[in-house]
Amino acid sequence: MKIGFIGAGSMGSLLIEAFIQAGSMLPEHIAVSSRTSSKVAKLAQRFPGLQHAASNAEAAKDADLLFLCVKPSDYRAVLTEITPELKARQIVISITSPVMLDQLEKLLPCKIAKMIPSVVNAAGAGASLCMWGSRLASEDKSRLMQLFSSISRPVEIQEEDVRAASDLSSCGPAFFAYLIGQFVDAAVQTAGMDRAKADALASEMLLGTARLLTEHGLSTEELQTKVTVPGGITAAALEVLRGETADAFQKVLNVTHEKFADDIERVNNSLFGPEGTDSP
Ligand SMILES: NC(=O)C1=CN([C@@H]2O[C@H](COP(=O)(O)OP(=O)(O)OC[C@H]3O[C@@H](n4cnc5c(N)ncnc54)[C@H](O)[C@@H]3O)[C@@H](O)[C@H]2O)C=CC1
Ligand SMILES: O=C(O)[C@@H]1CCC=N1
Repeated sequence: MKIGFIGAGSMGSLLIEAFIQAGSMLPEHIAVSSRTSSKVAKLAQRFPGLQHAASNAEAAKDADLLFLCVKPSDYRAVLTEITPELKARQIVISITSPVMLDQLEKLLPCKIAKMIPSVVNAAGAGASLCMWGSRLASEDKSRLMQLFSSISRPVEIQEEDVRAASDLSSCGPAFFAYLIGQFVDAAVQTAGMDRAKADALASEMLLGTARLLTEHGLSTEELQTKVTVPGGITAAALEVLRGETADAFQKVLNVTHEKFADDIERVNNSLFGPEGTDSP
């Protein structure tokens, strides 16, 4: 068994650590290459047995699973290096939204999956989004679902939904961390509360809210109704919040979708040239 990772940045390192901690990967089965070799050295030191691959080609060679954890703009360089090493039985897993399954199938001679993780997978929580290339057998899909279920809840989606799904699942932690920060700032400013205590209260509240929505199956409306006594404090405050944020998330998704369309065009140009004819 060999599992290759290309890119040991934020998500590459997070996935390696999460899979090892979950016991679903052994360090001695993992080979990692990255442009910044100190990041790989740190992982190798932390997880004895993990191999520091000298090149992307070496990480790819004979890997049963090969994770591509680089940014979209780095795909062309990486694909050029790994293509000669890849064989039909190998599975390449791309973790970035604007690189499309059919583009990878055109350029690589192996099986392709697109799996979008989330930083919350580091806590063994949250979803991972699964999209399948046409060459994967049903055993391959089951194997990937099982692997990702060790660190997350894998959810199969259509590739055309990837942006909105990634917004919810992968960008969401940043959005809600921001909102919690604003909430805490207001508590500190209004009441002079101790910040550490306010942080702890808000974080525990968020965790409990998430558990009610998931484990207890409450809807977001039911949860609001449970807290809101008619004519009470929460009702008055929710009125303000609804007014202030009415179209905030619509605007957020408009921006992510605009940026996504730009990224798709940029990736397509970098992989196939402006006329869509070059190969890397
Ligand atoms: N940060 C997040 O929450 C999530 C990120 N993603 C996707 O994961 C991908 C990686 O994101 P991050 O890990 O946050 O970025 P990052 O910048 O932290 O990591 C990228 C790594 O790739 C390495 N790299 C760049 N070019 C390379 C090359 N030619 N060969 C080998 N290594 C190379 C860099 O040295 C860097 O360590 C992105 O496409 C992003 O969209 C997906 C889900 C969530
Ligand atoms: O590829 C993506 O869309 C992910 C979601 C968060 C950051 N990158």
